[in-house]
Amino acid sequence: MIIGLTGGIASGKSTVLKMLADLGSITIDADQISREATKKGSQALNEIKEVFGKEYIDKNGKLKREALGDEIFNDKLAKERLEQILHPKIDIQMKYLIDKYQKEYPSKLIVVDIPLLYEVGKEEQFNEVWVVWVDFKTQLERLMKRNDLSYKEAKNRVRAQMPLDEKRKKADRVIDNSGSINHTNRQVKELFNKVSSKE
Ligand SMILES: CC(C)(COP(=O)(O)OP(=O)(O)OC[C@H]1O[C@@H](n2cnc3c(N)ncnc32)[C@H](O)[C@@H]1O)[C@@H](O)C(=O)NCCC(=O)NCCS
Ligand SMILES: Nc1ncnc2c1ncn2[C@@H]1O[C@H](COP(=O)(O)OP(=O)(O)OP(=O)(O)O)[C@@H](O)[C@H]1O
Repeated sequence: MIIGLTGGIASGKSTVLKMLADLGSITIDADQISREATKKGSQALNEIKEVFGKEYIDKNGKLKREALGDEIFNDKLAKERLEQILHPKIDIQMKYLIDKYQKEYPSKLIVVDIPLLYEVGKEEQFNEVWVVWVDFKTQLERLMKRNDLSYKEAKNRVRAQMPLDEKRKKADRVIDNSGSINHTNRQVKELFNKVSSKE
């Protein structure tokens, strides 16, 4: 069974993905794939340099992620340009890993963390979609704290995505991560046991 795990920025997807890995699921992380695709010397990094300029590459040849984030979360066209470069590459690697893990671990639950699952219309690729939901205020607070952002910067990032309440309505299952880590852990265990017993 393949689960698509999604949510909003800083809603707790990575936290939940780690819990599911600890329970024995096989996990795939689209942000991680994206980071690998843009590593030093990669084709994607060259394309980013051509489109956005060399000021986004540091003196060691690495992508300046924070600077590029500031650019794309404040400019819709820039965000689309970056996605045109990266999404096809992320897609290929994600499909490759899903296929590989399905063959290697046919009886395991495979969970794919994709932040933009609904924005890019990928729900058909999964047996179920789980949304990690958090209330707007908590989301902003956690994002400001984690990324050291101002209220305005954090709000811009949240607004660059489909509203979490909309994603919650579309979801097959919802994990409420507004409370404590323990509260989330209990929900994740319950869901994991439920879907594992169905297989
Ligand atoms: C802009 C970049 C360089 C910022 O890097 P940074 O290390 O600060 O953030 P990271 O990659 O860990 O992403 C953090 C979160 O930002 C949000 N986010 C990232 N890209 C996007 C996007 N294109 N649109 C909306 N939200 C996004 C997601 O919730 C993601 O989980 C990076 O996010 C990126 O290359 N984005 C484009 C690729 C993409 O669309 N990734 C989304 C997953 S497929
Ligand atoms: N239940 C919780 N209570 C307190 N803090 C939390 C909780 N869940 C997550 N966090 C914290 O909130 C921040 C965002 O969580 P996490 O990184 O898991 O979100 P994410 O959805 O993967 O983010 P992104 O979309 O940016 O990759 C992190 O700093 C994390 O430690």
